[in-house]
Amino acid sequence: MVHLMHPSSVGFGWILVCMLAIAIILTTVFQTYTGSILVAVNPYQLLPLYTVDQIRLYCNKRIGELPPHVFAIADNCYFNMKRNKRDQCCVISGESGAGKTESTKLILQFLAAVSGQHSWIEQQVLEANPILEAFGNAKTIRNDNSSRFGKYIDIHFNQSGVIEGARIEQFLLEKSRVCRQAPEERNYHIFYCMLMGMNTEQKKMLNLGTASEYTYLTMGNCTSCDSRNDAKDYAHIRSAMKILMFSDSEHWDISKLLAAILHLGNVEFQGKFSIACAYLSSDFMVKISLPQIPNISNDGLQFLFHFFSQGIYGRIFLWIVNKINSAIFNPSSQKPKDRHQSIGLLDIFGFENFSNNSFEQLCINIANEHLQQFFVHHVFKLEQEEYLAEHITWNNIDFTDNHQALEVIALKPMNIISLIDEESRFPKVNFWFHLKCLALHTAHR
Ligand SMILES: Nc1ncnc2c1ncn2[C@@H]1O[C@H](COP(=O)(O)OP(=O)(O)OP(=O)(O)O)[C@@H](O)[C@H]1O
Repeated sequence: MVHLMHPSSVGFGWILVCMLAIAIILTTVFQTYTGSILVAVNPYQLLPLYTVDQIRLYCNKRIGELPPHVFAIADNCYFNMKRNKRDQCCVISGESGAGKTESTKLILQFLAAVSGQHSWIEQQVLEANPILEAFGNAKTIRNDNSSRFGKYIDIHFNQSGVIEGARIEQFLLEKSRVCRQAPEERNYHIFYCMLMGMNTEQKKMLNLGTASEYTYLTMGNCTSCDSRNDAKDYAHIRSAMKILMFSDSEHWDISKLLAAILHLGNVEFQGKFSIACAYLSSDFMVKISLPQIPNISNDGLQFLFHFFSQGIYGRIFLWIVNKINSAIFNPSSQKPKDRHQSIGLLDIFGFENFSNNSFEQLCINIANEHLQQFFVHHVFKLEQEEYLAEHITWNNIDFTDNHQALEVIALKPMNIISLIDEESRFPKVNFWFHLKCLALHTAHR
C-alpha cells in the first residue's frame, strides 16, 4: 500500500523541515515506511528520483535495503509475484492532490521497465493514461490534474514476468462536472484540449469556437490552466489514441458528441414550454401512439438537457475504457493452461470537503473512508495486536478510528445511503428524510 499526503495535511514546521532537507538528502525525506506501507508527502517539485538509474538501483532489492521509495514498493510487488507465484495488489490512497495518480504512473513505469521487453503492449498500457486523464481528469482548486473517477488497473504478466496485457476498471465518473463547475475549476480537460488543438477546418465543421463561448466550460470562470498546455496535450491524446487503435472515424464520432454537449449547454429556452406541455399531455396523445408529455417548466427542461449531456459524456467515457481494454486485454492469458499472474493498482479520486458537497462527493468520500479504515486497521490495529501477542513493551498509540463514521454512512442496516436510496424513489425529497438523517446522526454521536 502507498499512502500519500498533501503537504497541507502535514504540520507546517514539518513541511519546512521536509523541504529544507530535500535539498540535502534527496531520497529519504518525504518518504518513509510504516510496516510494508509507504507514506509519502508530495514534494510539488521535480526531483531527480525517478530516473532510469533509480529504477535500476531499486530493482530486485529487499524493502529497507535502500531509502523508502515508490519504486521499492513496485519492486516488492513484482518480485513477490514472481517468487511466490501469487497475484499482488497495491492500494494507493490519500486526499486529493496528494500524488496518487503520479505514483500510479511511476509504478507502471517501473513495472514496464523491469519486465524488460519494451513491447508494443507495454507502450499501449502506458499510453492509456493520457487518454483516461483527458476524459476523466479536470482542474480543481486542489489539483490541476485531479482524477474525477476511480480506476483499478490489473497488469497481466506471463510466467516469465513479461507484461502481456492489462485490464482497466473505472468507477463513478463525476458526471455532474460536465454541466457544472465550482469557482476556479474547469470541466474535463478534453473539451479545452479539443478547442485549442483542433485545426480551423475541423472546428468549422463542428461549429466550434473558443472555450469562453460555452456555458458548460465557463461555470468556474476559468478556461485556462497555467500548468497545462491544452494544444500540446491534444496532440498527445491523438497519438495515444492511434496507439490504442482508435480509428480516425471513431475519434471524429467522439469529437462530434463532445461538440454536441457544448452546443446543448448553450441552448436557451424562450417562451413557456409548460404551455405546450399542457396540450401535449392529453389522452389523444395515447390514442395516436405518442407518449404523454408531463408538464415541464423551463428550469425542468434545462435540467433534462443537463441530464442528457451528462448521460452522453458518461457513455463516451465507458466506451473509451472498453475500447482501451479491447486493445490491451489479451483473452488468451485467461485460459487456465497459461494462466497469467497479475499486479493490480488501485488509484481512486481523493477525499475532498467543500462547504457544499454533492452526492458524488459523498460517494467519493465514502470510498476514501473505506481506504482510510483499511490503513488504520493495518497500521494501528494489526500492528498493535502483533506487539501484544509478542509481548513487546511499547507505548500505546492513540489514533482516530473512522469505523463509526463508516457505520453511520454505509455499514449498519439503517444507514445514510439506505435512507437516500429509499427517499430517491419519491419525486421530491421529503421532510422525513431530513428528520431521519438527523436522528441517525444524533444517535451515533
Ligand atoms: N512525486 C512527485 N514529484 C513531484 N510532483 C508531484 C509528485 N506527485 C505529484 N506531484 C504533483 O502534484 C500534482 C497532484 O498529483 P496527483 O494528480 O497525482 O494527485 P492525486 O492524489 O491523484 O489527486 P486527485 O485525488 O485529485 O486525483 C501533480 O500534478 C504533480 O504536479
